[in-house]
This record gives sequence, C-alpha cells and structure tokens, in this order.
Amino acid sequence: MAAAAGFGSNTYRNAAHRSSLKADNKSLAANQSFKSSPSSSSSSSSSFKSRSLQPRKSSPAALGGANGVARDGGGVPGRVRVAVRLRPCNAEELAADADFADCVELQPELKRLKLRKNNWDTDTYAFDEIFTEFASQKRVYEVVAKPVVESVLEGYNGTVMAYGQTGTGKTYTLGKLGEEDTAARGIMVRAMEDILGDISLETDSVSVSYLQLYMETIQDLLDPSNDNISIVEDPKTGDVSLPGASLVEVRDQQSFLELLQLGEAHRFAANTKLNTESSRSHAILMVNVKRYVKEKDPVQSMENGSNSHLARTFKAPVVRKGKLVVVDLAGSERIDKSVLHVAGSEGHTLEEAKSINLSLSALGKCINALAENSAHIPVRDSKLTRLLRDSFGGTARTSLVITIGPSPRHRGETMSTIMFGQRAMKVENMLKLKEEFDYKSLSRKLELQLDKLIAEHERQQKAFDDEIERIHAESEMQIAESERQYADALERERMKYQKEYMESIKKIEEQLVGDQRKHDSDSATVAQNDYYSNGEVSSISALKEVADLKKLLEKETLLKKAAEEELSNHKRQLYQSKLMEASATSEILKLRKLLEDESRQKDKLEGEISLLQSQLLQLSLDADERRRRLDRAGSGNDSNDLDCLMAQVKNPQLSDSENGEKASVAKLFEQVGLHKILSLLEADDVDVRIHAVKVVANLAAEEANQQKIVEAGGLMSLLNLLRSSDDETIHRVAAGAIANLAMNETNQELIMAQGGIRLLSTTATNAGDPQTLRMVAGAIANLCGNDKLQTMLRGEGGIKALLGMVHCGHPDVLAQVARGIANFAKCESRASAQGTKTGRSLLIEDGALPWIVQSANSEASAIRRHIELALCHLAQHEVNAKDMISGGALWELVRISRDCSREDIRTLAHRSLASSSTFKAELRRLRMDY
Ligand SMILES: Nc1ncnc2c1ncn2[C@@H]1O[C@H](COP(=O)(O)OP(=O)(O)OP(=O)(O)O)[C@@H](O)[C@H]1O
Repeated sequence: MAAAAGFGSNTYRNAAHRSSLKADNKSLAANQSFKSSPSSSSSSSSSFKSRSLQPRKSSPAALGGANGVARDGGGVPGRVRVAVRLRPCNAEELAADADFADCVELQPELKRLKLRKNNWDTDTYAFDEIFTEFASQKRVYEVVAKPVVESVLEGYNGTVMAYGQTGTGKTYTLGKLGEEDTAARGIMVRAMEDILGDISLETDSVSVSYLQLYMETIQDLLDPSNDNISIVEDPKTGDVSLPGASLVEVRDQQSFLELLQLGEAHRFAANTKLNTESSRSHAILMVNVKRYVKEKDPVQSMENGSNSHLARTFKAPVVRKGKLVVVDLAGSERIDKSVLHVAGSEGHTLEEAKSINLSLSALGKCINALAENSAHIPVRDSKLTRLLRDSFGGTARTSLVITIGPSPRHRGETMSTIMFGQRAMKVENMLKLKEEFDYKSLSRKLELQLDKLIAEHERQQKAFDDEIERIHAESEMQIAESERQYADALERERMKYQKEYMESIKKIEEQLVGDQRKHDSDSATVAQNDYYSNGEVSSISALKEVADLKKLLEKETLLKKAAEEELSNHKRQLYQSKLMEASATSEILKLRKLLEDESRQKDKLEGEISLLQSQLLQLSLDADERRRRLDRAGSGNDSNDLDCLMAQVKNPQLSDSENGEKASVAKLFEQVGLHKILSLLEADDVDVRIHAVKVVANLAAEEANQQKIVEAGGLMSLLNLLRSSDDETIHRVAAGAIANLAMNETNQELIMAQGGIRLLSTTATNAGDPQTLRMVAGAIANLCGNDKLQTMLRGEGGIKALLGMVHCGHPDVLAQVARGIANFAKCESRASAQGTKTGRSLLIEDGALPWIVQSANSEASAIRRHIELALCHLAQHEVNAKDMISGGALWELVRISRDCSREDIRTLAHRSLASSSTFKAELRRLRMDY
C-alpha cells in the first residue's frame, strides 16, 4: 500500500532537517514506551516488521527524489502501546461478587496481569502499563495520551483509543469532562489543555470534529442533521479524512468543553432514542493541529541551480499538520450475550449488536492479520477499520487502553478483551512527519508585498509629479518677474536718457540762439569798435567765446561720462538678469534629470514587479512539477507536456542572459509559449489552474492575442474549464475570458457550436459571486448581438439564462442582462425588417417583457438605456404590439418618446409609436397624445 508509506505532502526536505528529525525521533522513541517493560510479550515487539492495515509497497518517491524529498522513504517505527485499566467495583458487584479479587490479579510493578483460568490455574499477561482501580485520571493521561499529544504537536498523527466491555470505563477514561471535579477530567479534556497551552494562537490553529459511528453510518455529533458522512482516503498518502464533517476551530478550553457537551448531548439523545443506557456507537473526536515551523530554512537544500535564487528570495513557510484521533469504542461484549440480553426485544437491537460486533470483530481481524504478518489485511470489512487504518500499522502513533471490570461473572469478556490487547501490542506503526510548504500563504504574502510596492510607487510618483509641477510654476513666475523688472528698468533708463538728451539739446539750442544774438550784437559793436579801436575788442570777445565753448564742452563731457556709467550700470543689471535666467534654466535641467531618474526608477520597479509576478508563476509551476514528480514516482516514469514546460521555465539558458532574472512576465510568456500556458489550464493543482486561467484572461483582453488564443485551442480549454472545474474563481475568470473572445463573430459561432450557452447557463446557476454572473451575462450578451445565432441561442436557453440572472439584483449583472436583451431585440428587429422573421419576439415568448418594463425606469443609466433601446426595437414590429400594450410597455414607450434625454432614442420611440396602427388606436382610445 503506497498510502501508508505516507509520501506526497509528508516529506523531509533537507539534510539539516533530517538530522533535526532524528533528534525528534529519539525523543519519540524515548516517549514511545510507557515505561520500560520487562514483559516477554512487549520484548517481542522489536522483531515485528513495520506493517499497515494494507500491504505496503515501496515507492520511488518515498525512497528519495528531486527537491530533497525524503530519501529514507519511511518514518519512525513505533509499536502500538497497550495499557490495561481496571474499573473499581461498583455497588452491584460489591454485593454480588464477594470473590471478584480471585478473578483478576494485577501486578502493576511487574506490568503484569493474572487472570484466573480455573480453580487451579492462572494465565499471566504482560502489558505496557497496568492501571489499578486506584490509578488517577492524571496518571492515565500522562502515561497513555501525553506522549501521543506531544507527537501530534510535533506534526505526527496520533490515536488514543479505549476498548473494553460495556460499563468498564472507556468513556470515563476518555471523555469525562470533570466540570465539578477537575481531577476527574478525562483524556480528551486534558489533551486539549496541553495542545492549547503549547501552540501560538496567532499563527497556529486547532480545529475539531466530533462524530459517532453507529450501524455502519457516520453521524456528526456537532450537527446531527448531517448523518451520513463518507470516508475519503487519499490514495497517495493513505490519510483518512471526513470532509463532510463539521470542523470547528477551537481557541480556548471553554469553547472546547462546550463542543464536547454538545456532542455528548447529541450522543445521549441518540442513545435515549434507542432505549439504551450504554453507548452503542463508537465516538470519534478528531483534533487537527496546524503549526508553522519557526526559524528554519526549509528550502536551503534545493539543489536545483535555477531555483537557488528563488529559494533565497522567497522562503515558503513550512507547516506541520498533526491529527489526534480519540476513539471511544462501543462495548465489546460478545454477540451471544447481546442476543440473549435482547431476546424478545425488537429486531433493531439485534441488528445493532451485530453491527457493533461486526465492526469490532473486523478491527480484531485486522489486528490479528497485522500481528501475524499476514499478506491480506481485511481493512475494507467495516467503516471502523477504514477509519482506523492509519492507527494500526499506519503512520500514526497509537495508544490503546483496554478497560476491564473486576467481576468474575464477566470473565469471558475480560479474557477476550485481554487477548485483543495482547494482539494489538504486536502491531507496529511507522510514524511519519506531516510537514509541507505553505505555498498559499507565501503567495498571499508576495501579493501583499506587490500591492504595497505598487501603492508606494504610485504615492512617490504622485508626490514627485506635484513637486515638479510646483517648481516649474515657481521658476516660470521668477523668470517672468525678472523679465518684467528688466523691461521696466530698461524703459525707465531709456525715458530718462531721452529726457536728458532732449533737455541738453534744448539747452544747446537756447545757448546757440543766445550766442547767435550776442554774436550779432557783438559783430555790430566790433564793427563800431573796429572803426574806433582797430580790432582790440574783437580779440577779447573771441577769447571769451572760446572759454564759454570750453565750459560747454566740459559739461557735455561730464554728461556723456555719467550717461556711459548709467549705461554700464544697466549692462551689469542685464548681465545679472541673464545669470539668473541661466541659473533658472540649469535648475530646470536638473529637475528634468531628476524626472528622468525617477522614471528610470519607475521602470526598474515595474521590472521588479514583473519579476515578482514571473517568480510567482514559476513558484506555482515549481509546486506543480514537484507534485507531478511525486505522482510520476508513484505511477511510472511517463513524462508529459507539463514536465517539458517546467523544464523550459526552469532552464536558465532560456532566460535573457543580459537581463537575467529580470526577464519580464511577457518575456516569460514568450519563452514558455501560448500552448504551454494553455496546457496549464489542465494542471492538477487548482492554484496553478487559477494562475493559468488569469494569465489567459489577461491575454484574451488584448484584441491582438484573441485569434492566437482561439487558434491554439484556448477557447476550447476555457469552455472545458467551465465544464470540469468546481472552483468559482476559475469559473469567473474563464467566463470573463470567454466574454472577451465572444466579441468576434467567428468566435461567437465557435462558442455556440461547443455548447457554450449551456455551459454558461450552468455556470450561472452554480455561481455565488455576482462578478461571476457579470462575466457570464457579458459573454451571453455578446452572443445575443449575432444575427445568425438568434434561433440557436434561444433554443439552447440563452434568454432564459439571462433572465435567470436578474434575481441576483447586482446592478453590474443587470446592466449586462439589459445589454444582451437590447442586442437580441435589435437583431430581431433587423430580421423582421428584412422579412426573415415573422411572429412574436422570442424575448416576449420567453417571458422577458415584465422585467423589461420593470427595469425601464431603473436608476442605473446603463440598465435604463439598454432597456429603452430594447423597447423601441420590440415596438418596431407590429406583431409585438398587443403584448406590449397588455404588459404595460406602451406607457414606457410614450414616456421614452417624451422624456428620454437622448434624442436618437426619443425619435426612435416616437417613430415606433407612429408606425404602429395598434399603438395609435390604443392611444386614441385613451385620448392620449405622444
Ligand atoms: N476508573 C473509574 N473510577 C471510577 N468510576 C469509574 C471508573 N471507570 C468507570 N467508572 C464508572 O463506571 C460507570 C461506567 O463507565 P463508562 O460509562 O465510562 O463505561 P463504558 O465502558 O464507556 O461503557 P459503554 O461501553 O456502555 O459506553 C460510570 O458510572 C463511570 O463513572
């Protein structure tokens, strides 16, 4: 049996880990024995080989494989430990069996029990532990159950069970709540105390199921209406699970006690119904413990070179999942007694006794077969043995308490109970660590990181853009201000010089005029003087004139100098303004450079985001490959396309050698190829399928990719996903991709030919998420717009499917439904106009009119517009008029023709009313205008 070998998810990953496990194993081995046992029976245990309830087959995966999968293929051998507990005498026995002490004699210090055979002879039996009637509940828990609980906390499965005759204390040992006397608490309560005390409530989790097996039917003690739960066995790992059972998370002891009380009440109610005091059912408590392994590097030994970077970058958390099963078996009395006991009572009780006996004898047979090393273990004979297949000869650590009573009247039962315990002691289990990578939480962590990075980048980008804008505006203002100041100063100077120039010109002119006048009078005087003094006066006057001119020249020179200085001042100012302008320009250049750096940084971040996405994809692929390898190891060496894909994705030579790990997702897709991405849509792992369908949907959103996807068979694969998958995320994303592909006429025909309408309808029926319905409605709405497909679409239930979705009430879904109806009505009205369609609208035939009328006044404009259009199209065909009048659509048409905010729709409504004699007659009858 490959199952019990426990390979698959239960693997060791590296040498360091293996060595730490060895340490664990030692502690396990130390814990394994209740205490050193001198008994001959127990000493024989070491010679028994590891066995399971089914013959064990060696598996290549278990013997070692890629990625450090466990190479030893096995776990820690551990024999089933068996203790005997003697119940104290009850009042009845004290009265009736004065000689009971002679029947059973306990020798706890020798771990032996003597059972009287007859008056002369006794048989001696050795066990792992002997509990006298005085043994406390605490000691029984610590010796029998505590080591099992400790190994469950370390990630192993463990079982504690009680077997014995009715009324000998099985429930007392396992299920006693001890509400009034805490010293009386049984194994279940104490085990949960230890578990809750050891785990971290922040990271780890504990959940329980509580069931009873009665007459070969498993019932949920936490939800009695759930009364036929099936057993599921994982063919790879051999793990037994009951997915139909309620699983309640426990966070404190009080809530666990309440759960046990609830279960007890339901069990008690069932027993009362059957008119019996003792438990006729087997009660099973399952406690699942999930713990995160801290401070380990579980992937450091990944030997594959291409994985080493990933291994360093992303350490998937390792979780250990231990399961504790506590089984309170029904009373083990023999059938003859049961039959005698119930003689004359109803047949049901006999059937019940047979059923209890059947399951317990099936358990006994399996234990015998295991103890005798038999080739066939009859595990399938009863539900009890199927449930416990892991506990005897499987991968769990198992302790059995056999309970006996002291009364000599039940010597036969006591004897058979003891023999059962003796045989159970010979069964050897092979403990396996239940440890696995938690890829889901890694993926969640990476997605969160990605979101944070994107948000931070967007925030920085926005702040940077704002800053650039502010600096830019500021420098523009500064430049404008200095330009304005410069122009003002220049103007002022110009005006000043002009004024001064004009003034000096004026002065010179005045001077000249004065001089001229003087000169004229001087000339007259000179002529007189010449006449009288013969030229002396003339020479004095000339000298004076020269002196005046000199003064004037000096003054002009000074003025010129001042003007030159003024000019050079202005030149300096101009130069400084230019310097300021240059510094502003260099500031702008610097800012531009900063902007370029930031956008380079942005590109880099985008590259990193792409890398993260590609690494996420690669992780998913990696996980899938590992699972496939394990599968292949179990079923032969067939390789398949997906393996090739894994190899391609992992082959470093295929990566862009320059950009190395920074190859973008697009590059990765290019390398991997569309066919291979599409092949991932059929991957076994649902996470890989989800990832792949998202990738395909993204590609399908680009019109350029749509034809390639369809040619590569992507449309068929997406339709197949709707057909075969149960996962709603897959349905939603696949329907979205189909809706995108359904925008093209050829694809619409293909979708119809492949039974797309029925698939979409079924998807809509099973959908719980409005977004899934939106995608499905969007896809059908696109198909509704194809003139050629009208009859077929309706025949396959497309209109009904659309109408079926309106119950959801979500405005996005309703808008798509309305769009589909408008598309359909438009095609119908075209066909009617061309004369290719006669008779009533198929929309009216399929009962769409009431919803159309009801939605015509919807507040959501997307819904209202489509419905208004649909009404106008329906009204264009006279044959629909009567139905429209009786359905209240005429009022809506009149309203649309008057109030619709869109002129084209108003006109269309008006035209439809005007062209129908039936509408006109009705409006006349109602004395209404339109
Ligand atoms: N070790 C013990 N010390 C004190 N009382 C005990 C002990 N074991 C059992 N009893 C008492 O004996 C009675 C029967 O015990 P219990 O119901 O646990 O038996 P059982 O084996 O589970 O029976 P059944 O198979 O019918 O369910 C109970 O009243 C219980 O309290």
